[in-house]
Amino acid sequence: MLFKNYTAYWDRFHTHFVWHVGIKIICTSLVPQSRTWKTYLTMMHWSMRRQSSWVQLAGHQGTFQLSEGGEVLKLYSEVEAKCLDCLMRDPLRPFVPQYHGLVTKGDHGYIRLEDLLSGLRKPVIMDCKMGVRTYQEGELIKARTKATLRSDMYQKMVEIDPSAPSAEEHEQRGVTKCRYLQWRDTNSSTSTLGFRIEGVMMEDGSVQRDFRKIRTFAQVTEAFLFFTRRQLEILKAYHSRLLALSDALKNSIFFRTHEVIGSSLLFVHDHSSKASVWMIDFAKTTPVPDASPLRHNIPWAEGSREDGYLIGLTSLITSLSQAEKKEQYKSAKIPQ
Ligand SMILES: O=P(O)(O)O[C@H]1[C@H](O)[C@@H](OP(=O)(O)O)[C@H](OP(=O)(O)O)[C@@H](OP(=O)(O)O)[C@H]1O
Ligand SMILES: Nc1ncnc2c1ncn2[C@@H]1O[C@H](COP(=O)(O)OP(=O)(O)O)[C@@H](O)[C@H]1O
Repeated sequence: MLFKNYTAYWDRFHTHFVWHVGIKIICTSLVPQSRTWKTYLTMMHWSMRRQSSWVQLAGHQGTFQLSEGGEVLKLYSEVEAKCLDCLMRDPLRPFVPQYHGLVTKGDHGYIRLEDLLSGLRKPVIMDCKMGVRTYQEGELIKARTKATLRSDMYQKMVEIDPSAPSAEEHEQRGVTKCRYLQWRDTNSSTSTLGFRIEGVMMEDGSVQRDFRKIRTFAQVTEAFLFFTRRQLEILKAYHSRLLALSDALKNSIFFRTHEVIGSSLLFVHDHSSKASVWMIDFAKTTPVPDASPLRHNIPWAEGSREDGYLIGLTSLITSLSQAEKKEQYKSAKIPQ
């Protein structure tokens, strides 16, 4: 790696070091035998050559194209396009990237979305996947009736925990998608806190995607403190944005009438302390009958279609306010 001068090198080294050691402490303090440090180093992405604002923290590779004029193009999905259409006429509109309709490029159709990173310098981003489950009820039924075995998902599972697949799954060298997604949910904070951190990118472009060991409020609070570099302004801005989102959700017909699965909240800030949170990814968000609106704040039981979105939002708000308090006490030097 070539650095133009020593200061730039030190800057990058310092930022990476503080962030990396922080995450290691969070992960290993609660799980002493954790292999997270090693995995983390492997997954770290030193994107030193990143030219544009575009970064994809989660999701499918090849789904997005960066378009000009502050827009990104996402591969067309009818389900997602329908949701975005509704959302543009809903109280949730200010919390969703603006949707500019469809476009065809070559053989593919795309949805045109506002680029949420446009205009930000060295953005810091966190993707939190919301809800107590990341599979649709239909996937569960499919797994039971017409099980398709996925060897790629079996491989991903074995790489993380060789003892996770059952004897039968080892023999078949495959697991159903639903089984894999359920395993991911129970091995993260999804099932318990109603969300999980999917990825974080710091201002130097380093990306961390392995947050499996983050399961408790205390760990999430620490993650927020690292992600924001303990800047009270930013913690407060995120907190009030989530409270505003919570209000908008209460008034949203879209939210009442949709099962929101696999959708994320994208936290974004930059050095100027501008901070915002956006709802993204509606590819697995589907309508429920008008007569049975969802509550989103109760545990899921099969058939209920409840997604636990508000359980996740409440967890995030609680963790953020704990992080704020910690920082306030620290700056006032009040013993906790
Ligand atoms: O994150 P890892 O553990 O790699 O697993 C991924 C995510 O769960 C994806 O969900 P998301 O897009 O919400 O990130 C899911 O796509 P779906 O959205 O289709 O469920 C992928 O399924 P496949 O695309 O079938 O591989 C699955 O392999
Ligand atoms: N409108 C947007 N502006 C900027 N970045 C985005 C936008 N939408 C998505 N991203 C980035 O792409 C990632 C994946 O997006 P997502 O919609 O979840 O894709 P997928 O449907 O493939 O899972 C997010 O984590 C985020 O980093």
